[in-house]
Amino acid sequence: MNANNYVVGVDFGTLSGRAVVVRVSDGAEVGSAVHEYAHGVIEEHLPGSSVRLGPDWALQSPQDWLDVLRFAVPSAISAAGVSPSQVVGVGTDFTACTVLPTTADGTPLCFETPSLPHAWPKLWKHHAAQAHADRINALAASRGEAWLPRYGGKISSEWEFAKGLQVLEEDPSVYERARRWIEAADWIVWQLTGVETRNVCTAGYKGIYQDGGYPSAEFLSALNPDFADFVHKLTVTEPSTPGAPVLAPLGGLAGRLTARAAEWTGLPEGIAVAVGNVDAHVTAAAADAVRPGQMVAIMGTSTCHVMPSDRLAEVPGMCGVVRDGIVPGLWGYEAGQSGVGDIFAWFVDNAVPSSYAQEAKARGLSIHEHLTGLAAAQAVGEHGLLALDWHNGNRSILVDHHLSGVIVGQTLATRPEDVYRALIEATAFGARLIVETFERSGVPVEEFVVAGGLLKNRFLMQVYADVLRRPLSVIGSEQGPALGSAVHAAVAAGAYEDIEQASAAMGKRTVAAYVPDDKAADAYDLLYAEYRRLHDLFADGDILHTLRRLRNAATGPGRPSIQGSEAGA
Ligand SMILES: Nc1ncnc2c1ncn2[C@@H]1O[C@H](COP(=O)(O)OP(=O)(O)O)[C@@H](O)[C@H]1O
Ligand SMILES: O=C(CO)[C@@H](O)[C@@H](O)COP(=O)(O)O
Repeated sequence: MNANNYVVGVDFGTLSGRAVVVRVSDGAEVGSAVHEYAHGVIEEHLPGSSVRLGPDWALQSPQDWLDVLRFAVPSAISAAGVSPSQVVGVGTDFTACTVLPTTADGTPLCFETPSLPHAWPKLWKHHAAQAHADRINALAASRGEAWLPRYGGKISSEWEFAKGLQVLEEDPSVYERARRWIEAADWIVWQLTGVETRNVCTAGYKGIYQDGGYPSAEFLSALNPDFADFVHKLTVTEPSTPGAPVLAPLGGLAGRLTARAAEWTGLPEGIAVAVGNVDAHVTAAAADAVRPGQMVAIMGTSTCHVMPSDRLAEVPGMCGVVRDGIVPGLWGYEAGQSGVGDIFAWFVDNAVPSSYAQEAKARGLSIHEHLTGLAAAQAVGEHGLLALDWHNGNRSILVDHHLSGVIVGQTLATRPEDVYRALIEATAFGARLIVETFERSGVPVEEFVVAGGLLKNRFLMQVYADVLRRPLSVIGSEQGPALGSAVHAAVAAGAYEDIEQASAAMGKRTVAAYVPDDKAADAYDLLYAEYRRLHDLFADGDILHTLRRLRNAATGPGRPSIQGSEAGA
């Protein structure tokens, strides 16, 4: 193994893109850079336009993604102090399902018609297609579609089919012009190589690709006759077998860096480009956790739980089980919580008095660090609160993105740090319910490995160890997805035989970095029992869906407006 060879991993997260330069021989990260998306998450109105977006919309700009290639990659190479000629491959990963309509040559439709909301990429957290997902689930259940149990009995509004059906029914002109409906994970590889691919991971977890195919045209037509051709927008086919979808395997060589992409990135034209991947699933390789029973929780804006397994089982409320979905040769399970870091961000941005921010600044702490310090000083249960971590819907195990958050137990004495701690605990309880659901379904969770931006919160990590009553292993990188993409790049470049070998050489984790404290764990068991009762009380959505309907009616076109003196009456 040439110790002077490097690979570059590029992780496209929700708020920014991160590039890491990694030594092929041992996975040492020698340089990195971050590029914040200029448009961030587009939720209110289209960029440079007064066109307002509806509730639960979340879009992103393809130009922001291209800017990551143009700025973060060269900066990472510069920070690494290595010559670009030493770089033998590049790998990428993306949030998913982040999906966009394009022309046949991959041009995003929003570049052509920027004033049409449906022409823009729909970010993974776009939850405005829940009604479409409900229809897909109801029809699939009534017809006994074989693929439905592979997704725990429900497909998500976050995924390709619900979002595609929403475009068809809300803007048929965009649907008609879209020759491709493509995950950003595959679109960015297309930009780097000029080769259009569909990776097995997003196809399986987000595109309902199971047992060699997509849902039938007959099923799609029953949803909407004009939806029958949708699969053609998803599919890359071999010329020899027209119509048969061809998926690209993880760790495979998608193509080679084009001259245009070489100019963007400063990397050598012709180097290997790995098949695209999802930010969560690629992280398993970075943690050297690609064996059956190793659950990796990528904890950031959201949390994704990914786990290889040698057994196929129906696990209620999972995000999916896909053959070869994490590593070739094994089943790959995914579960998730669609709001974790985002919930903490919402709270500090909207519900904390400025005095806390001033105190944090005076102490040289972030507001998260300051609130965490105050919260950590409490005994378990001292705040008297309990929360449901559904502020961005529930991904597992209820798969309902029209659920919303719940906090009970507040009194006139409740302080911001009390609520902040209750929110942290609620996300831990949600994770425990996911782990218990796997184990009850016969899929053992042998090791719980943590990655992602929330690693920096040591108190939060200890809460998870106590609530889960199991040790937490911790990935040895602050850029897990980017390192994972670099591992895949090394395989694509031919430096390793397969992902397992590359992961063993380049991935890293500390086993049992956190161990449960029995006294705290006992106290959390009592709170968790109440969490399960609160969970089951609100799970059917009866109250929370009603609140959403009332909210949407109040903010809709015919909303009553109270002006002037009446407003304060
Ligand atoms: N000290 C902290 N404790 C808890 N949450 C934090 C802390 N610092 C940042 N966050 C949250 O972490 C999330 C960002 O996670 P990160 O993994 O960096 O991004 P991404 O999810 O885009 O990959 C944000 O939602 C932010 O609110
Ligand atoms: O859903 C998945 C993966 O399946 C994630 O890409 C999505 O939740 C976004 O993750 P982040 O929290 O932005 O890292």
